[in-house]
This record gives sequence, structure tokens and C-alpha cells, in this order.
Amino acid sequence: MRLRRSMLFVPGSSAASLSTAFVFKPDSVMFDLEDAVSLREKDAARLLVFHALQQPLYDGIERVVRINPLDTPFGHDDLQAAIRGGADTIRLPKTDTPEQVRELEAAVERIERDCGREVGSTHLMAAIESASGVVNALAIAQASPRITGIALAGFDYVMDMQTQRGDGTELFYARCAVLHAARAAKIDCYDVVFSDLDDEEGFLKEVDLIKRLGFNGKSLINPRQIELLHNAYAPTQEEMDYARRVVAAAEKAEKQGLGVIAMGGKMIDGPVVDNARRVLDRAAASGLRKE
Ligand SMILES: CC(C)(COP(=O)(O)OP(=O)(O)OC[C@H]1O[C@@H](n2cnc3c(N)ncnc32)[C@H](O)[C@@H]1OP(=O)(O)O)[C@@H](O)C(=O)NCCC(=O)NCCSC(=O)C[C@@](O)(CC(=O)O)C(=O)O
Ligand SMILES: [Mg+2]
Repeated sequence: MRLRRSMLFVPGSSAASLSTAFVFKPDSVMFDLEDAVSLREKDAARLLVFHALQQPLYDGIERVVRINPLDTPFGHDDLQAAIRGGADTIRLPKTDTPEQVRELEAAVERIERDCGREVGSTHLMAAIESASGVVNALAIAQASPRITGIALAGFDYVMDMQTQRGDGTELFYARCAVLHAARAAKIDCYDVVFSDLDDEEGFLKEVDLIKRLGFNGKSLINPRQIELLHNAYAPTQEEMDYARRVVAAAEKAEKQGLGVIAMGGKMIDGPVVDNARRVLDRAAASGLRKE
């Protein structure tokens, strides 16, 4: 099981952060060339990111680059640096339509051919940051076989919706819509960043909600949030013990030719057993929750 719980934004203009972010062990690092970088730092940041991508200490961590949109003066240069530098994944911000994804895909393929990189080896992610993006989420998610995930971007989205971040009510429809699009397209789905670094309780409450909804994880802005998120996504000892009992009971039932059984007064059938196996796979991949 490949875990993609945490995607840590690292500002592309911060040489110090770019050279140390691997120590925090996020599942993915996202070197940012877009909104974390001021206009006058764009060129320097692109060069820093190109070099950071080649740092061997990032091996084992997915390396994502958030480029500027392709209709800005920076987008195509960002893409050249990211692909030639060896990025695993390009994250396209402010994706409103599937045509933007197809334009990105064509540009990526041209650069892969030019620099001798295997065609198809660069994955894509689309960040959905507007009402149009939410309405087009399924078409965006299915726009390219290179897309491995879509992400909801809360701050630009609430601006577009003429509201502001609050208790999550303002994101409820978008979270459900984007998540359904991702699941229908069989790709991963990331929740919004949580910006109040000192509100650990609020962060964990939000993580609990998005985990129950079915998100793979979240985009993060600070290393302090990584361990909290990973721990919240890890199964508890109790969940693992129960999953083991379910699998054992189901295997026994199968030998007896039974498709459905009861265990402790609860029905155990195919989807329940699949879910138990997923809990065991997740426990093997991430370890158990530390209480
Ligand atoms: C918030 C803050 C300034 C706080 O700094 P502080 O220094 O107070 O934090 P501390 O915890 O004290 O740091 C302890 C140690 O960790 C180091 N450290 C901190 N953060 C690190 C990091 N990210 N990577 C590596 N290293 C890091 C730090 O350098 C220090 O190192 P050292 O000095 O050696 O001890 C900092 O975190 C930060 O800049 N975050 C990234 C912000 C960012 O990228 N924003 C753009 C993306 S969102 C967006 O665009 C909206 C969106 O588009 C989103 C979407 O699309 O989803 C939408 O629309 O919603
Ligand atoms: Mg944004």
C-alpha cells in the first residue's frame, strides 16, 4: 500500500527549507513556485527547486512541484525546470477545466521527449480552487491517464465563493464533490491546508472529519502537522485486532461454503472483509496509532 497522507508545501524561494524538508518524512513534498513565491523571486526559486529535486535525500518521498498556471509568464519555464529536474508529479493550481489538464499533458510530453525522459513518467495532480473547478471535478479527474490525484484548495475556493474559512460548513459541498470525482476516477484526493499552526485540537478535528469522509490525506504547510496527521490515519490496536478476527472468521466461513456470517452480533460479508483487509494493510504500511 502506497501511503499518500501528507503533502508538505515547501516554499520554492526558501533555500533552507528546500534543503531540509526530507527530515520531516512527509509522504510527498511539494516544492512551491506559485503563491508562496513573490513575483521578484520567481526565477531564483525555479533554479533552487531544480537543484533540490536532484537531492538524493528525497529518494523515497514523492517529489511534487506546484508550477504557476500555464497562462502566466512563469508556467512553462516552471514546467521545464520541474521535469528536467526529475519531479515525480506536477501539481497544476487553479484548475477550472479539463482542457487545462490536457494542455499541461501535451506540454509535459513535449518536454519529456526533448530531455530524453521516459514519456509518461511524469504524473499530474490538479488543484481545484474555484466553483468552476468543483463543478468540473469529474471531467478534470478523468482528463489524463497521468493524473494520480486531485486536491481541494480551500483558501482560493472560499474567495471564489465569496465566503471565508470557518467551521467547515463552507467547504462541505466542495469536499464531497471533489472526493466523489476522485473516487469515480479511481485516483487520490487531498483535503485543504489548515493554517492555524497553534490550534492542534482544531487540526485534529478537521483530520478526523476528512478521514471519515474518505480523503487520502491533506496538503500541509508546516512540518509540525505531519506526525499528527500520520498518527490520526494509523489504525488503533483495537481496530487491528478486530480486523484480524473478521478476516479469520471470514476465511473459516469460506471453507464452510458460507458467504455471510455474524460475529459478535454484527454481519460480516464481502465489503466488511475487504475493509478489514485494508485496515491490516494500512497497519502494515504505517504502524499503529500512538495514543
Ligand atoms: C507558515 C510558516 C511561515 C510558519 O513558519 P514558522 O517558522 O513560524 O514555523 P515553525 O513551526 O516555527 O518552523 C519550525 C522549523 O520548520 C521549518 N519549516 C516551517 N515550515 C516549513 C515548510 N513548509 N517546509 C520546510 N520547513 C519548514 C522552519 O523553517 C523551522 O526551521 P528552523 O528554523 O531550522 O527550526 C511556514 O511553516 C511556511 O512557510 N509554510 C509554508 C507556507 C506555504 O507554502 N504557503 C503556500 C501554500 S498554501 C496556498 O497557497 C493556499 C492554497 O493554494 C493551498 C492549496 O492549493 O492546497 C489554497 O488556495 O488554499
Ligand atoms: Mg491557492
